[in-house]
Amino acid sequence: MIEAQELAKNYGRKRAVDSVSFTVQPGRVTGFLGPNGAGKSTTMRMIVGLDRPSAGRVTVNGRPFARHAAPLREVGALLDAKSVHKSRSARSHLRALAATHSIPLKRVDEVIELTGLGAVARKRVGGFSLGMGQRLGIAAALLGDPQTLILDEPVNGLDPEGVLWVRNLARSQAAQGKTVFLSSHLMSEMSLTADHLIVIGRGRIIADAPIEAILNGQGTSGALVRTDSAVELMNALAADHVQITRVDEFTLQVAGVDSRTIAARALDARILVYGLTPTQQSLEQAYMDLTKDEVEYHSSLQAPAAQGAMPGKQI
Ligand SMILES: Nc1ncnc2c1ncn2[C@@H]1O[C@H](COP(=O)(O)OP(=O)(O)OP(=O)(O)O)[C@@H](O)[C@H]1O
Repeated sequence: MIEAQELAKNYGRKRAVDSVSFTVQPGRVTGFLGPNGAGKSTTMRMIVGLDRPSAGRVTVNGRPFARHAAPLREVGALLDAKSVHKSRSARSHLRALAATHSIPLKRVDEVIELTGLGAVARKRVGGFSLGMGQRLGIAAALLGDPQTLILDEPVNGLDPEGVLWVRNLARSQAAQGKTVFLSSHLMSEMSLTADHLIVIGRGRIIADAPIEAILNGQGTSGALVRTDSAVELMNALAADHVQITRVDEFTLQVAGVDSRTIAARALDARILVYGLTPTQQSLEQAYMDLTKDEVEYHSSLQAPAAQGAMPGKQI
């Protein structure tokens, strides 16, 4: 379990992490999401003692990381896959790490096998592709068979097979009761991997909830409605929390109210409805809505006018 209390980090006058408190529970995959510069890596570095907090504290399994007698056996972390001695082979890098914790060489071979590095284990790390480097970083994180795994952007540079492999690895570790904390920019990937999300923007936590709650908590339920009496139905549904967009003469996109309620209001008002398709916002859209005020770097290229809710579940 990872517990952060009022954790903060300033770089000069820049507040990179602004008094965040959260708990990462064992037995599930927790995704750490946020736009560029939100403070994900800084938070992760503080968890493993690579950055000293300006305020607050963070513990792993009840203690600050550095106070564990054998940290590699407690926490496996992939933070910067490039921080490896370039002239060493993958195998000797892992052997050197293993030696610091009296981890048997058999385990080095196991993690090489597990991460698919067998064919390149004796090659110089300097010649590795980004994806191979990520695999080596994950191999190092797994070496001590730790109770807690912290992986910063683990699918960065991996091919589709590698992405699937990371997803299965994260899920299987969580299923064994371990604490798994992953950061990613890929909402679609998180929706397939994580059970729980912590969303950060400009150093502050803006959501900390199960994925389903993040989707459902944004007023995302709604429906695409077909009727000959669009105006009358708009009047019948009018309420503060209901947003209605007229798609065409006969079609309304209604958000903030579920399809059963829409049908009941139409019935009360004696309005014929001949199409009612429940819609739910995609995780990507929920994430964009959550972070729209918290993005540090905006791109000038805007997507075409957002459709808002999309038919069906889009995660
Ligand atoms: N060593 C440092 N010195 C000064 N500023 C830093 C340092 N490290 C991070 N920052 C700043 O702190 C903020 C948070 O950065 P951080 O790398 O934690 O964000 P992130 O969410 O991991 O971003 P990304 O997804 O782009 O990696 C950013 O504004 C960044 O520029």
